[in-house]
Amino acid sequence: MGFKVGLLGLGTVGTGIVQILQTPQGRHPILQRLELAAVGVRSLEKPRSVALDSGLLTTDLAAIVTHPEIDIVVEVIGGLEPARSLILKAIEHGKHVVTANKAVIARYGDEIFTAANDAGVYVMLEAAVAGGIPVIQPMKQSLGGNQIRSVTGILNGTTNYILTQMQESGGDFNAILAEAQRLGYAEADPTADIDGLDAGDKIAILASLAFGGRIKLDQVHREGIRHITAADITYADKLGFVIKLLAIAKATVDPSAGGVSPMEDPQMLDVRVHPTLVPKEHPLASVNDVFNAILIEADPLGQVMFFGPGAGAGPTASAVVADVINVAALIHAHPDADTQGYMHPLLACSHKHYSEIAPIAGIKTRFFTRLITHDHPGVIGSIGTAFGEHHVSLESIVQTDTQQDRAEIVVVTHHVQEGQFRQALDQIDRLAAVNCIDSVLRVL
Ligand SMILES: NC(=O)C1=CN([C@@H]2O[C@H](COP(=O)(O)OP(=O)(O)OC[C@H]3O[C@@H](n4cnc5c(N)ncnc54)[C@H](OP(=O)(O)O)[C@@H]3O)[C@@H](O)[C@H]2O)C=CC1
Ligand SMILES: N[C@@H](CC=O)C(=O)O
Ligand code: NA
Repeated sequence: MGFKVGLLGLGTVGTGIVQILQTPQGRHPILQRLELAAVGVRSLEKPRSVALDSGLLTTDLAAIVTHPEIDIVVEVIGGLEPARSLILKAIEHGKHVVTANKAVIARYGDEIFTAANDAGVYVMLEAAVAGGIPVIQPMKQSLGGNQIRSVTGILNGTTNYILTQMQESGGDFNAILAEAQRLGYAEADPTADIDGLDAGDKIAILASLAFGGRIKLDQVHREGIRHITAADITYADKLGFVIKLLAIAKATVDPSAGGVSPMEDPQMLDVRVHPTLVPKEHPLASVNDVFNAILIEADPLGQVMFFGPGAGAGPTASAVVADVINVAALIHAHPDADTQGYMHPLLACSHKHYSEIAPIAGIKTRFFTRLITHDHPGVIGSIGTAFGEHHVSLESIVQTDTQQDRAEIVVVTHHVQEGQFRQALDQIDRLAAVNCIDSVLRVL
């Protein structure tokens, strides 16, 4: 039995996929039974780095997703439209879909998975989160016996590269971003990466898998790295931290406050993306450059970390092709599944409700803040009092630098409620002795 694949997109990832399909030797034997039936692109004139049989390339992508002989549609064109419409049309025509498109899944997952379940087809997305790192399938298949406590990831290679370079060379954000663009790591419009949107899409997908409810993306707090300065990196370093853009998803639990346990109330989640001070001895602290990593805490497993290349032609294609192999194996094992309504329970998406996301003001975390003040007696005391009035417990408060009448004060808190911390900062900002709050960062 052979399987016909329709490929939408022949850019970075699409080219990597074709390269694997054209060299099946030494890979899984099912690959030899895959036939690339059509490749959809925007321009037929563009030079390609892979040789394709004549007639395979087309600009008519609708014809691919409705082609009666195609079994599996691979979507690697990216963006929201026409990707969303093409995926839905493929599903409507009974095709299984493999996609690397986190933006479309994070926004339209509900619509897409509902349509797929109704049509009895699979939508697979291993490449959409952390590129080549296997994390979606392990979460679907290997961690099912666990209660997931938290998922903490470095999910964006571009920002991890920039932060690593800032750490290693002491350079400023804008200069290193320009270098990342020159090297081809950052896109010409790096907004989605730099502002935490790409990592937000990815953690929404992981949170959905970990906690079993769909996620409303607009409820996910997303903060990027534009405001990180060389001074922040230096202070973090002195205090024993590195700064990483972390994507975090966890069940909110506060048994001490009489809250129900996460498993009794699995829908209330804490899902967010922001730059974070990570202790140097933490496993995520040494994940550098364009690499990604995901640390999962689960009961009874404990901690497990997935590490590797989160982007790039080969790694991303590796994840896409693995999904294609999984789907082909399922079609092979259950050739009449579509007529019998059979869906593999570990590969189909079963949840339908939305999880509730805690507002950022309600989350509990540690904070680092750096204040510029007048060098007057009693300044540290009045800052400490303001924090105390808002129940913000301090781990340390130190004056780190003094020049003439100017003092720099660095504060690290214990775990505190974000809303109370912000109220304390507002009060501190109004103190006559405080010139400005130079930096506020969360601490892992
Ligand atoms: N690059 C990476 O490392 C990773 C990418 N991804 C995801 O994979 C997907 C693809 O990314 P990537 O390969 O980098 O993207 P590219 O921009 O390199 O390639 C996009 C491809 O899609 C085609 N295309 C785009 N829009 C249309 C359209 N409207 N009609 C027809 N063809 C179209 C382009 O055609 P043409 O060639 O003619 O211009 C091109 O071949 C995205 O969703 C991305 O987020 C995920 C993980 C990592
Ligand atoms: N732009 C992303 C790659 C694709 O997911 C990144 O920088 O990690
Ligand atoms: Na992956």
